[in-house]
Amino acid sequence: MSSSVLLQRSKPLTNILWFNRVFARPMGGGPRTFPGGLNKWQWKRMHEKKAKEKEKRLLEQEKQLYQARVRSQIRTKLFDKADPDSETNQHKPMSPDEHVKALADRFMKEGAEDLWNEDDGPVKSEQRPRSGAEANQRPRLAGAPIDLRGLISDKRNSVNNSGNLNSGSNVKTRNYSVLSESKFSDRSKSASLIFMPNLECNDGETVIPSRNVMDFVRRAYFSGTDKRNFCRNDGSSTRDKAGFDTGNKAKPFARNLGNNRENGDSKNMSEFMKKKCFVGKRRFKRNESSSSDDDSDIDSEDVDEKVEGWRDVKKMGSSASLGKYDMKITKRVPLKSLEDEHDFEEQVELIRKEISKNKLNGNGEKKEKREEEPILSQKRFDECGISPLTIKALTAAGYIQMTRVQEATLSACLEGKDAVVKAKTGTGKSIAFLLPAIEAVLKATSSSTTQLVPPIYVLILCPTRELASQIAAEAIALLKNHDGIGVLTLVGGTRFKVDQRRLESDPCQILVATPGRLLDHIENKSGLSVRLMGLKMLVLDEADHLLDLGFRKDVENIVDCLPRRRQSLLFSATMPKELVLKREHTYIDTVGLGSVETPVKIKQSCLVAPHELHFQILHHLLKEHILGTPDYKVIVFCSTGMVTSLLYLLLREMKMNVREMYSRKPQLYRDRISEEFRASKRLILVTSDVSARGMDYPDVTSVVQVGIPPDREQYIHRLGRTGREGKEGEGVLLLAPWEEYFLDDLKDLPLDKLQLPHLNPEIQLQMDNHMAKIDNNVKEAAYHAWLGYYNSIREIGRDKTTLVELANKFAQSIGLQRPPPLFRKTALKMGLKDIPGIRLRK
Ligand SMILES: Nc1ncnc2c1ncn2[C@@H]1O[C@H](COP(=O)(O)OP(=O)(O)OP(=O)(O)O)[C@@H](O)[C@H]1O
Repeated sequence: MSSSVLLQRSKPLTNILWFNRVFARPMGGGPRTFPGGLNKWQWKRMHEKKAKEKEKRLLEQEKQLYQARVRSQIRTKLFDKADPDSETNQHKPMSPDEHVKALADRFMKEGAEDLWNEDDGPVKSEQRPRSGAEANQRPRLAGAPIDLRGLISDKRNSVNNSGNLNSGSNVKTRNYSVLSESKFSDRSKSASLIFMPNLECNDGETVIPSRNVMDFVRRAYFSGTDKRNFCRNDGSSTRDKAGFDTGNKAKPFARNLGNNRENGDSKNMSEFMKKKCFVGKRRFKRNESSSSDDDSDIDSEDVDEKVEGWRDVKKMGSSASLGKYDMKITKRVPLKSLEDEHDFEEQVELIRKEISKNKLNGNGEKKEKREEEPILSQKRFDECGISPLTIKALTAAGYIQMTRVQEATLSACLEGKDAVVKAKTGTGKSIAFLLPAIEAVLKATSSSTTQLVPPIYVLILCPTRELASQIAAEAIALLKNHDGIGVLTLVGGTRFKVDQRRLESDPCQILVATPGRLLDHIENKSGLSVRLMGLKMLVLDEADHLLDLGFRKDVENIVDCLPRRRQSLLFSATMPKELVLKREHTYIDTVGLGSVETPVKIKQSCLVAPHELHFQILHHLLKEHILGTPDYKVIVFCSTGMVTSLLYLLLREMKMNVREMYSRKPQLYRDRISEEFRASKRLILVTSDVSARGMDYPDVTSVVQVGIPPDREQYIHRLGRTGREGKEGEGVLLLAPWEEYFLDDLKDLPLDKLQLPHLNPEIQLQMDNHMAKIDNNVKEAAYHAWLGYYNSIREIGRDKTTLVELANKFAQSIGLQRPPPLFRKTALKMGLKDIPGIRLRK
C-alpha cells in the first residue's frame, strides 16, 4: 500500500473542515481580524511581547532568589552567634533550611513545576529519621501548598526502604523507583519518563494516578514533615547538630537557579532558563519565524491556536514535561533498594541463561514441548470486551482467535495500566497494542465535549518509516467500520509542508510517527503540540530500540511535551533488564523465563569463514535455498547501507532476482520496494538494518546475516523476519573467524554450526568478473562504510592495526587495487590517522 493511501483516514469525515471552522479561516485568504480589532501582525507582536516579558519576569525572579540566598549566607556568617530564636531580630538570618522552604514556596506552587530541573537527584547519603514532634514544629509558609502533615505523619512510617509509600490502610504504591542516574543506564532514565507511578488499592481495582502520590509526597516534604526522605543531598552534605542535612538542602533549587558558582556550574542559569522555557520558547519561536517569507502561510488563526495552546501547556504540559514525578521523586529511592533490584536483575539473567542451557543440552522432552508451543491462544476476540465494530474488522481480516501475547496483554491494557510487553517476533504485538489504542480513542471521543482543537488521543512511535506505514495500515484496517477515527503517519523523507497540510486537513485521532519527524513538527508547528495535549495513550513499538542511544534524546523531548496523565505501553521482542525489572508498570513476558527468545520453528545456523569468501558463500547458500524452496523469499542483512548496495549490484550481475533497501534510498523508492517485497514471492531483498525490526513481510523463507550484527538484540530482530506467526523459517549467520566471539552472546540460542561448503572456482571467477564491472565509487563507499562499522564495534575497533589490515583485505576482495584514502579529519575522528595501511587524502 502506498504511503498516500496510508495517510487516508479509515473513514473520511464528511464535511468537517475542522481547521477552517475552529480557526474561522475565510476561504481564499484575505484580511482577518482578531479580538480587540487587531490585525494579524499586531496580534503576533502582542504575543511575542508577552513572551519576552514572561521570560524577563522569570529571570528577574531567579535573580532575586539568588541574591536572597547570597544574603542569607552572609547573614548566617555575620549572625552566627546571635540567638536564632529571637523573634525580635528584624534581620534574622535565613537559615539554609528556611531558604529551602522559601525556594520551595516559589518552586513547589501549583503551576511552577516547569521550573524544576532534572538534575534534582537521589538521596545519596544516609538519612536519619526525624521525629514527628520535630516535624510538627515547622511552621507552614504562607502561600505554601496545603499542609498535609496531619495526613502524612501517621503514615510516614510506612515509607519503606524501597521508596514505597503506604499512604493509607488499603493503598499501596506499585513503585515509583527509577534506577538512579549514577548507577543505571540512560535508557532506564528515558524509560522513567515514559511511565508514571500508579497507586493501586490492595483490592487491585482502584488505580489512583501517580500525580496524587507525588503531590502528596512533595507537599508533605515541604510542609516540613519528613524532609530527609525526599530531599537531595549531593553527597557532600553538612549536618546540623541534630544530624539533619543543612548545607546542601537548597542544592537542587540552587542548582536550578544557577547560583552554585562555587561548583563551577555557572552556565546553568541560562541552560535552566532555556530548558524550562523550552515549550514556551518553542511556541513563540514560531511566532517570530512566522513573519519570515518561509512561514508566510501560517495563519493568524493558527497563532490564536498557539496562544490557546500555550495556556494549555501551562496547565497540562508543564507537569508532563518535567519529571516532577519520575525524574525527581523516582531518583529519591534509597540506593540500597536499587542495588537489591540490580542484584535481582543479574540473578534472573543468570537463571534464564542456565535454564536455556539445560534445555539446549539434550533435554529432548522440553525441546519437543517448545516446538509444540502455539502462538494462538484459545481465547477469541469476541470474548474480550472490545468494540463489535473492531471485531467485525478482525473477522474480515481472518483474525478470530487471539495470539498469546494479545490475550496476555489486552485486559491490562484495557484497564489503563502502563505496561512493558516482551513477546517473540511475529507473534502479533502490533494488534496487541492497536486494539487498546482503538478502545482508548473510542472512550475518549465518547466522553469528550466539543473541543476547539481536535486532540490526538493515541501516539505510536516506532523507529523506521516503513514500520510506521505498516502499523498505520494495520490500524486503518482495524478501523474500517468505525466512522470518524483517523490515522495519520508522520515520517521523515516526505515534504514537511505536505505533512503540515495533512495535519491541518485531517483531524486524526491516532498518530503513527518516527521520533525525528514528530519532533520537527512539535518544534515547528505549535498546532500539533496542542493537539497532543489531549493524548491518552503513548505506545513505543520496538521500545528498547527507541530508548537506545540513537533515539533516546528525541523520544525524551517528545515525552516532555505529552500530558502526564496518559497510559504508556512499551512493546518489543527484546527488553533491557532495567526496563523489565522496574515495578512501576505491569511487565508481561510471553517469552517466559528460561525459554529461548527466538521462535522455535526457525532453524538457526552459523557459518564461520574468511571474510573475503562471504559473497561467494552467500551466493552458494542462496542458490541452494532457491533449489529447495520454489517459493523462496529471502532477506539478506548487511552491516551497512553501502555494503548493501555493493552486494545488491553483485547479485544482480549474477542474475539473481534481487532488490535493495537502505536508509539513503529515496523514500518513494523505499516504499515501492517494501510493497513489492511484501507482495512477491521468489525475490531476495538485500538490506541494511532499516528492515531489521518490526517489518512483517509475509512468508519470508530465509534470513541471511552477512557479518556480525550490532548486538544480540539486532540478531534476534533480523532473524525474526522469518518464521512469523508460528511458521517455519531458517536463518544463517555468516561470520569471519575474528567475529566468532559474537557467538558467545548467542550461546543460549539453538544455532547449529555449518561446515564450509564446497565452492565452485568457476563461480568465483564469474563473481570476480562481475565485481570488476561495478563502479569503483560504490566499492570505495563500501570500504569506508565497512571500516566505519567495524571501527564502531568495541571488540574489533580497539585493535586498530588489525582492523585496518582486515579492512584492506576486504578492499582487495571487492576488487580495489589499493585501499581508498580517507579524509584526514575522518581518519582522525576514527582514531586511524597514524595506523599503517591507512591512506589519507591529499
Ligand atoms: N490473532 C491473530 N491471528 C492470526 N494472525 C495474527 C493475529 N494477530 C496478528 N497476526 C498476524 O501475525 C503477523 C505478525 O504480527 P506483528 O507484525 O504484529 O508481529 P510482532 O510481534 O509485532 O513482530 P515483531 O517483533 O517482528 O515486530 C502479522 O501478519 C499479523 O497480521
